[in-house]
Amino acid sequence: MTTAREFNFDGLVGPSHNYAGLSFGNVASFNNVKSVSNPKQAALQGLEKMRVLASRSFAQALLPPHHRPNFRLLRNIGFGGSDAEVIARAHKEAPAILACAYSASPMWTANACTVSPCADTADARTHFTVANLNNKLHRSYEHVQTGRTLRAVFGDEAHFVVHEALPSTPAFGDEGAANHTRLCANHGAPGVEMFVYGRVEFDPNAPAPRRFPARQTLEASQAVARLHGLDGRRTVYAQQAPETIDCGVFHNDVIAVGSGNVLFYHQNAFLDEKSVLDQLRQALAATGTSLQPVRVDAAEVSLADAVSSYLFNSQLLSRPDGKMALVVPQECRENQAVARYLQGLVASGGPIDELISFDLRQSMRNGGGPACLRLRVVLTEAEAVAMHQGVIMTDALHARLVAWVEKHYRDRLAPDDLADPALADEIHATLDELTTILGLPGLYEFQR
Ligand SMILES: N=C(N)NCCC[C@H](NC(=O)CCC(=O)O)C(=O)O
Repeated sequence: MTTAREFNFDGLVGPSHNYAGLSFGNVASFNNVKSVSNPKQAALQGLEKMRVLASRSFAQALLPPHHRPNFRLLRNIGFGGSDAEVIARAHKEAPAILACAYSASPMWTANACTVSPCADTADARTHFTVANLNNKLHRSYEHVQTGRTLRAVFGDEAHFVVHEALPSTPAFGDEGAANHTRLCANHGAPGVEMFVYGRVEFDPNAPAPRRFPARQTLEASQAVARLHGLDGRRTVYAQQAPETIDCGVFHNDVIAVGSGNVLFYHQNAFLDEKSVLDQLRQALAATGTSLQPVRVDAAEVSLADAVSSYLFNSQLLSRPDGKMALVVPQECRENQAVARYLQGLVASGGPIDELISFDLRQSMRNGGGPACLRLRVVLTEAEAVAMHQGVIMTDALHARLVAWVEKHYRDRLAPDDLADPALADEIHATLDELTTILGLPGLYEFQR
């Protein structure tokens, strides 16, 4: 059996991080609309998480931010002239769309793509399908730069395949790894891939949420599994409980997280909990391991507390000693019910015996916790060598990036600041320098 490690690729927060209330169905994004953000602090909080986890010998890398504002979007909808004129007109006539063009949402790399490691795929290469994110305007263009970035980092076609995003239409709503969980005996062994969806386009009788949108469809999940050449015996489709979506659980990673053979989830996560567990058990048995469910009852942690603390938007990291650490946002320590639950969890003698918490408040205020900020990519040793090395987190890279953030990022961004043409110029220069730091020349369209 091949040995493999799980790399976490965190999204480096971009210089235009702001609160524009763009994500209907994401409670935090809506509640913080038009508040003042601090992009510098946001980026430093994210870098600190990367530094600490790398220092603990967890394999850590990053994906760079996207260029903002997204002039392609603004020009596509009729704003013309010089860049400064485009911004001025958009600000006057469609400020909400200018905010979309400025969103730093690519920081949540759990939504960048879905990844199937080589142990699971028919051609024994690692497959990526870029997510179309078509449910929200501000995220619907991300696939263009995400595809380019993934090809720059995982360009070696002997090992990697990067698929284009699925057709950008509601039938194929795809939000990437946030709705995908891989369970296995160990990272290098063949695994079970679970796809969680919120609605079915071509079954009018299938249950669906009423209040908030379901962003992921079954049809999209099936298409990704097909593209990746997954084995049907080790692929599970599970429907998210529609009521949880209506309570603000806009991605499955807000209510469940799995790693190794452990599935940590809330009682209300799935439409049919028993069937999901049965399918996982059966599929995992064929890989020589058994499922370890860690179920959180609503009586212990209510759905509302789970959503506000982001308990399940945590990272489950396997340590060499076989136990797991749970990486949670600081909000979990501040919520009494959740803090009490977590104390019991680590003392229970179960698979999770350590908590690591981070202050990620800037991202959390837009509905992005530790798990949203990272994309998991399981890589064999050969693959880890074949990928671009400049994005791997080291002390030296961390120090360079902190200095770069300190030099370029603003510590305050209010909604009207997006109209300032100097902001666009700043971001241009900032990202140009970043590509030198990361050794990724020509990463952005403006550099070609
Ligand atoms: N759960 C995962 N994996 N990702 C969280 C993504 C948060 C993101 N928020 C935003 O896009 C808010 C942007 C704003 O309102 O300015 C979203 O809703 O898509």
